[in-house]
Amino acid sequence: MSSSEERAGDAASYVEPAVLEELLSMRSSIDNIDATLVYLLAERFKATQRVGVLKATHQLPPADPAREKNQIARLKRLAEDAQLDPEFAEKFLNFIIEEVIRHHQAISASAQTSVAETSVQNPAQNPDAGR
Ligand SMILES: O=C(O)C(=O)C[C@]1(C(=O)O)C=C[C@@H](O)C=C1
Repeated sequence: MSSSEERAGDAASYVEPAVLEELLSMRSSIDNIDATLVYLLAERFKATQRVGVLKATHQLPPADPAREKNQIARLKRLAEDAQLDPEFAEKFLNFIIEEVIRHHQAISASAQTSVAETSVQNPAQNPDAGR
């Protein structure tokens, strides 16, 4: 199937040709925008993954509510300027942050497990082991 046929989807069977042409043109832009979103999210998660390791290594809590509050307020202002619904921007960011915090918690739990395993295998490295 060509990418044009894929983009036409169900509309191909019930939309007149001129309308279909415009729809396909808009869907081509949507494809590019969605691809960019995927790349942007991948880069964001790479950065937050590194933050997760840093936090686990230095015993910092997975969530930082003050940072979240400031970032959400900032993005709501940007959304307003860009004529994007600020409530939607807030929900979208909260959705992403929730996932990031889950990743941070998993990184922290696995770091604690490896510390515990190391101290069982080699109690001399952890004077508290076995107490
Ligand atoms: O900046 C951090 O400390 C992060 O862990 C990143 C992030 C975010 O995704 O923006 C996620 C969790 C925190 O509560 C705050 C912000």
